[in-house]
Parts: sequence; C-alpha cells; structure tokens
Amino acid sequence: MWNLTRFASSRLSRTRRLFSSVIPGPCIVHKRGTDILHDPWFNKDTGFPLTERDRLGLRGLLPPRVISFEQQYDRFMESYHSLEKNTKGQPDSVVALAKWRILNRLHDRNETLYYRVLMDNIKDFAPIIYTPTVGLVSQNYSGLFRRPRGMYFSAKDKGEMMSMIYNWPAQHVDMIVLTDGSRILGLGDLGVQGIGIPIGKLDMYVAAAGINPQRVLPVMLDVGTNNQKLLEDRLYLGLRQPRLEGEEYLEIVDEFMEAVFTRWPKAIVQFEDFQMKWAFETLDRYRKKFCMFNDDIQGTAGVALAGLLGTVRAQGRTLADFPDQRIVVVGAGSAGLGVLSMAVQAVARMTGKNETAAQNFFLLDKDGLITKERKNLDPAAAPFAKDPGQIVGLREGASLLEVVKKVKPDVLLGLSGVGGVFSEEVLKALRESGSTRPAIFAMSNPTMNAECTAADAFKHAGENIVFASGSPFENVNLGNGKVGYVNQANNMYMFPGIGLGSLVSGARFITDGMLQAAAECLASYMSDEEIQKGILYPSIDSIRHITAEVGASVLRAAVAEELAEGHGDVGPKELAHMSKEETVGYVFQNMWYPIYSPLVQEK
Ligand SMILES: NC(=O)c1ccc[n+]([C@@H]2O[C@H](COP(=O)([O-])OP(=O)(O)OC[C@H]3O[C@@H](n4cnc5c(N)ncnc54)[C@H](O)[C@@H]3O)[C@@H](O)[C@H]2O)c1
Ligand SMILES: O=C(O)C[C@H](O)C(=O)O
Ligand SMILES: [Mg+2]
Repeated sequence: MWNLTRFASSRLSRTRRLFSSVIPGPCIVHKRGTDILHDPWFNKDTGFPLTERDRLGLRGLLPPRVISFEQQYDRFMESYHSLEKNTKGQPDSVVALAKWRILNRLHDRNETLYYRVLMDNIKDFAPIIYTPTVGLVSQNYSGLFRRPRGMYFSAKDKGEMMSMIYNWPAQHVDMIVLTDGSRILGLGDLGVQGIGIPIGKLDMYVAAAGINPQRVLPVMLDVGTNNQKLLEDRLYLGLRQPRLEGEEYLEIVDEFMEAVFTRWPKAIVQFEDFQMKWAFETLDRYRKKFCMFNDDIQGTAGVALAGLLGTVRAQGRTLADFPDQRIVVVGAGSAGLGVLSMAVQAVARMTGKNETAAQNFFLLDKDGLITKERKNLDPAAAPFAKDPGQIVGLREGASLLEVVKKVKPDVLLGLSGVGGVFSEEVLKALRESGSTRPAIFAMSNPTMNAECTAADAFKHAGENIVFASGSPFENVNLGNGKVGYVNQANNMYMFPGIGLGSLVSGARFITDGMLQAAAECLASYMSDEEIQKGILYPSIDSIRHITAEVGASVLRAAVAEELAEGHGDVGPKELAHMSKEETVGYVFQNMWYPIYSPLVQEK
C-alpha cells in the first residue's frame, strides 16, 4: 500500500532545469506611468527596457540606465548581506525584524524580484517570512504596519461582505489563506495581528507551489480578541471588543465563505491558526460544501505521519512494523488530534483492525495523560483516551515523565505549544526506553515554543535519536566529525501541494483520500540512505520539487475519486488519461515562475 518510489538525487537541479527555459508571455496592464511604478505586481524598477518605457509612458520617470534582472538581484543580495554584517552581535529579534523589513520593502516595491530572491534563497529566507520570525512580526504587527496586504473582514462588516469581496483588485483568485487570529502558532490570541500568518503561508505558496502571486489572497476575519494586552494597546489595529462566540461567530464565517465562492467559485480556502473549537467545527461545516481544508489539522497530520513512517524505516524496520510503534503525543489540540486521527487510520488500514488501532498511542494535554476517567472529556479526544485498567501503574492525568517511564515509547511527538515540556528528565527517560532509535518531534512553533531544542535532544536522549522540529534549528555538532541531523517537521511540506493539486485538478472538495495520497507521497520521497542518516524530509531547497510530487498525488487521488473537474483548458477526461509522470509534468507547467514579462497596455 505504501508505494516507495525512489527519486534521483539531483532533485534540485532537475527543478532548476525545468524553469531555466521559461519564456515569459505578455502581461496585460491597464495602467500607465507612475501608476505602474507604484504597483509591485508590474513594477520592474530600473529594469524597464527602453521600448517598454516608451510604450508605457515611463521615459524620464526613471534614471536612464537599464539594469538587468540579474544585476537588480545581485544588488538586493548585497544590501541584504551588508545588513547581516551591520547587525552582527545585536539581539536575535532585532536582526530578525531588520531582515523581515528589508524583504517586506522589496515585496512592496517589486514582487517579481521579491519572489525570485525568496525562491532562490528559500533556506535562508523561509525563517524570516515564515516561522519563526513571522511569529514575532505578528506579535508586533500593529507597530510594523506600513502598507496593507490582503483583506480584512470584521464583525462590523456583517451584511456587507458580498459587495466588499469585489473591492479586491484581482479578477482571479486561486488560493486564500484565512485566519481569525485566535491561535497564532503557539503565541495564542493575536487578534487582527494574526494576518502575518496568512501572508507568510501565501508567500510559501508562491515559492513552493508556484501559485501566481496575483492570484493569492490573505484574509483576516476580525471578530474581536480576548487578548487584554492588545485591547489596551493604543496602536492595536483590530476591533476593540471581545471575540464573538456561538452563532454570531459562525454567521460571520458563513457570510465570508458565501461571498468568496460567489466571486471565485474555483478558489481554495485554507483555514489557518483557528482555536481548536472553531478549527474542527468549521472544517466539519464546510468541507463537503466548499473546496477548503484546515492546515493545522490536516496539513500537520500528513507531515507528521510521513515523519512517523520515516522513523520506522530509520530504525531499520519495514513499514509493516508501524503499528507496533509506541507513540506519545503531547498536546490534544487541533494539531495533535489531527495527527492522531490520521496515524490511527493508517494503522487500521495496515492491520485491518479498527478496534485496536489506537492501542499504542498515548495522548496528553495540559492536565496530563488523557484516560476515559477524564472529567469533561472532549469528544474529539475520546477515541484516544486510555482505559485506566489497560496500563498498569498509569493513572488519569499522569505526568509526561511518568508516561515516558512506563510506556517506554519509540516516539515523543509534541504539539503542545509549550516551550521546554520535553525536559531533561523526560529526554533522559526516553533514552532508557529501549527503543532501537527513539524519535523526538518537537513540532510547536515558533522556536521558543518548541518542546525542546535540538541540542538538548541529542545531549539528553542520545546521539542515536531521530530529531525533528516545527521551526528550524541548526544541525548539532556531536564532536568527532559526527552530526546530529535536524529535520523540519512543518506542514510547509504538505499545504502547498494540497492546495496546488486541488487547484490544477479542479477538485470540488478536498477529501481524506486526497490528503492520504499527499502524506504517502511525502513519506516515500526519501531514499533509504537518507533515512538511515536520520533525514526524514527533503531539504527546503527542493520544496518546489516535493510540492509538485505532492500536488500530482493529490490530483491523481481527486481523479480517482471522480472529483476532478479540470482546470483551464485541461478537462477531467484529459486529467484521467495522464500517466503518473505526465501528472507531475502538468503540475510543474502550472507553476508560476518569477521572471519579467513584457507589459502590454490595454486601455
Ligand atoms: N510543525 C507544524 O507543522 C505545526 C502544525 C500545527 C501546529 N503546530 C504547533 O502546535 C502547537 C499547538 O497547536 P494546536 O492548534 O494544536 O493548539 P491548541 O491550542 O488547539 O492545542 C494545544 C494543546 O496542548 C495542550 N497543552 C498545553 N500545555 C501543555 C502541557 N504543559 N503539557 C501537555 N500538553 C499541553 C493543551 O491542553 C491542548 O490540548 C502550536 O505551537 C503550533 O504552532 C505546529
Ligand atoms: O505556521 C507554521 O509554521 C506551522 C503551523 O501551521 C503552526 O500553526 O505552527
Ligand atoms: Mg498553523
């Protein structure tokens, strides 16, 4: 069932080769002169050729010398590197925000150049536009705000959304990332400032999935905030009121969804960083009605399952041994429960038994081990609650340390949002578990919320472990030339492919089958040699390549489930007749690549 296809080692160069022959088609513009220079979608700065300057009324508005794209690129990278040099020794947060600012300024000026530098330097720039810096940016968004990005729909806009949606200037929108700001990474309720997350996710969509940046829309649904500090902050840019609850809340989300799909029936909406109750409720409410998914529940599940399957292989076992792995999940929120559901489904498929599929999984939340004796047991956690009689010596609410000592797990997976819960004692107890190769997934974001650091994991749990974190850490120097490899277990390996595959298949909905296909694709991407070294996920440098593969698997699953309605000129029949390789090629062809297009004016 898990089809382990191996890929050639030169994935990155293959991706580069595919794009090196891109010939830019013309781009229609309805503006002239300074209006073009002030529009980052069309602006080329000093890169406008003279003929275009004549055609578009730009002569005299720019210094006479034409600078090539490559020269502009080099000039930006030089300023970036001098900023790095000049901020050396300053506090990390100051350096991170300075880097974010220089990138953001480029974005606001010239999107083509911005996305090219982002794509080509994704390993260095992802930690700035995405986790962890995006967390810091969201915490400070009201103060950092200069130019709006995306759209804001607030509780005060009730009844107006159907007309407001037409205020967005783009004719076509493919991908929307939506948040209500209620659970931003592990940082809690950040209200309207949570817009930083949809912006960061959509930057990753452009970089990883090649979604055209003119067709993305970050959205903030501002229904108030329960963050007292923000409510009292004089610079706070959101509604100064407590969050709407119950029906009042759902009416706002319903109205937004109706408005979006009325204007763009083929768009895909990714729900992001909603507090748990609304994450599950909205997924349930909309997934059979609109093309949408929840990244924290479903994207995270796929990336974690791929990592868990990689761990079994790293232990030198076959995937058939996965059901025997003892896995402790710390955090019973949207992410933890999403991961458990998908992992338990995988075990059930492998063993053919539903009743016992959850037996080797142990779930803890802030009150410790979850058992059937838990008062007010959340129905979503109930399927994973232990029967207290089942485990000798383990009681309701047992601490993580007690659980690790008794269960002797193979895997410790954290999605608690709490930095440091994998303490020295816990990690040392894991070392004693007797597992061939214990794995630690400290998946909470941003960095300070990770359950443990990479260095502590290798120090206390042993050099033999497999380690992954949600935000990036440097590899760990173990001495004697040995390196402790750090994986980034982040849903960025999933959501771009889920969105892209759904888009180019024209899927009506996003089903469990499509998500399973995405996870299987990621799980089978790494070679045995890489896995043996403890490398569970591809390098972020090859994110376009893995995204194309994931996207193509999602597409094929949509076709198999007869949900693919086609995209552009490619109809459902053509999709159905494509070979596996052809689907990957087709997905690649649909990726936007940042290159200056000749601008043609239409009045
Ligand atoms: N790496 C990734 O791809 C990825 C994806 C999604 C979420 N996350 C991270 O996971 C974290 C949780 O996200 P969520 O949406 O599930 O949040 P959530 O608020 O829905 O759930 C948090 C859970 O952690 C539990 N918890 C709190 N303190 C704890 C403690 N001391 N010990 C054990 N459990 C504790 C809570 O009881 C709750 O069950 C966030 O930090 C988020 O950034 C990472
Ligand atoms: O945003 C991320 O980096 C991953 C995830 O969606 C999260 O909420 O932490
Ligand atoms: Mg998230």
